[in-house]
Amino acid sequence: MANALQFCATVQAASPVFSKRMHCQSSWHRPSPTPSYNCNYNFVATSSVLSKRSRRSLKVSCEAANVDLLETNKIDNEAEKKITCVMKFGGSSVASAERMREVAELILSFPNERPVIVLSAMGKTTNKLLLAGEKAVCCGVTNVDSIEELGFIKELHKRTVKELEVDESVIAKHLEELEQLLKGIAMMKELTPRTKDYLVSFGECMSTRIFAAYMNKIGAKARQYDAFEIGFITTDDFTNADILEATYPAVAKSLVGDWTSDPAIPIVTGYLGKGWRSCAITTLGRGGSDLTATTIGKALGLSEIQVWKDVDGVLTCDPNIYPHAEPVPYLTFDEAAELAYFGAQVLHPQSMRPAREGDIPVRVKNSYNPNAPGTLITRARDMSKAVLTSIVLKRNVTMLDIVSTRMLGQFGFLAKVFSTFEDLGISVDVVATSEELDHVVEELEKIAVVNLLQHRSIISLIGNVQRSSLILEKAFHVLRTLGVNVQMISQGASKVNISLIVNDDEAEQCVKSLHEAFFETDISELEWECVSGNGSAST
Ligand SMILES: Nc1ncnc2c1ncn2[C@@H]1O[C@H](COP(=O)(O)OP(=O)(O)O)[C@@H](O)[C@H]1O
Ligand SMILES: N[C@@H](CC(=O)OP(=O)(O)O)C(=O)O
Repeated sequence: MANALQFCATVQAASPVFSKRMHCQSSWHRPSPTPSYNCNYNFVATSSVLSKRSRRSLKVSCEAANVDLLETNKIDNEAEKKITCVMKFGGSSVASAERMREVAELILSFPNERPVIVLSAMGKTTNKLLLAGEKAVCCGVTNVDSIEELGFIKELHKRTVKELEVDESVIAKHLEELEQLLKGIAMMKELTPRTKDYLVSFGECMSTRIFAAYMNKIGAKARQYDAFEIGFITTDDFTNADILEATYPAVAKSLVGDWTSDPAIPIVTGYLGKGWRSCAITTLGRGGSDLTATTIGKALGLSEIQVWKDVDGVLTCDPNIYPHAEPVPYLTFDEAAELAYFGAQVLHPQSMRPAREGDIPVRVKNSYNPNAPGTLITRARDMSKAVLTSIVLKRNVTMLDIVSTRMLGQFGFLAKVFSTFEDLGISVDVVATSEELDHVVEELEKIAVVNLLQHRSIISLIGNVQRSSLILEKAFHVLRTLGVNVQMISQGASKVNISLIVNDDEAEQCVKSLHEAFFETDISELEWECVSGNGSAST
């Protein structure tokens, strides 16, 4: 349908006017006149009906009737306007009724955006649900209702519903089912990954229902969606499922189809999907709502993906390790992906993939401080001045030192090493449990001398590896000053990351000192030190 044009007809005192205000989008329409005086009357016609000719004749009639005709503004047909962006709000952004109110206000403060909203579970609900599940395994059916975490979750959600003044019925069924599920777990004395995913899904299912009800209550038409019902199709890897390609067209069809027939702000559960074989609820790994948002961004071909956090964007390091961390204004998808993969909690490790594939900018913003510029993540950025972007620490990593006993040739040796990891389902660079590692060592000892070095940390230096000599020179100078011995160094294939392995107990101090050296020192000073031999080269 064509856009509607609004005309404001101000009727002079002597003329009878129409007191009623009406919107008619299909035809030029006048309501039956209700005589009164000195009133304004607004009426609307579609531009297709109101052609140039009819506009001219309307003008003439208005003049004859002593009526001022003013074209005031356009009222676009909502269904015709496309969804513009996706906004994801994490657990901390929707942790309470007050936070939900602020988020609603924030969404509505962008009148030109028509967003899809993705929400995580409220606050720490996911952790509490998992703890409740673990307690249910051994507490006995009759004790389920006294599990502390269940009480907490019930209280939090009921209080939120009450404070937002929405109907408790929006979550009543879910709270009842949650208790039933915990009783089932208690009965079976078992919590499988599949059940875990079903269990944690209650968090997002409830937060989105409450928020959608609240939006509707304040007059912003919204519609709640469970991701597993609208085409989020995943592998059946419970607790860490992967999004399958079929998701994109299915999600687009669902969301755009509903929007076109009856526009309402979609409020979608983050983190959840449906296993393609099992048809059971799956989750995308902790922090997976970021991935839900970028998947929607790509599926709908949106112009921007926004992820709203509780920090001023991606920071130069984890603020919990070093409070002087500063926001990074620009990042490339590669940098952000590497940062997330190496453990920066701020983004889900897989979340950059759909954004990069769809070439959709991702903006990381602070829902507590919306005016802060945040971080803009795009395909490319000006790297001419970039040295280091961010420092990421991954603790409690095990290092395997493998020396060939030369029973196999070099190729055969490496093939055997990697097939051992594959057979045991262990990804290199990811923390593995010691039990898994026992098997690895057992297998590898058939062909090598193996040393298992535990309690290590990976410090990843994300930045411009075109300047790796400068980065390394400075980093080694800092570490040497601290008396820290680097046990391994590797440069990521993506060329944005240099990783150093140090002992766990030295790692935090290393991050602080590296941060001071790279981010609290002028870049020209860094270069000068290297050129003049004032840095590690001279020490
Ligand atoms: N480099 C980093 N930049 C920003 N935040 C980081 C970084 N490393 C770790 N964090 C932590 O990540 C948190 C934000 O991620 P997360 O808890 O997943 O947010 P949300 O639940 O809002 O999605 C921050 O509060 C911060 O403590
Ligand atoms: N609620 C899930 C998914 C998620 O993305 O959460 P958050 O956005 O709060 O990190 C979790 O805690 O893992």
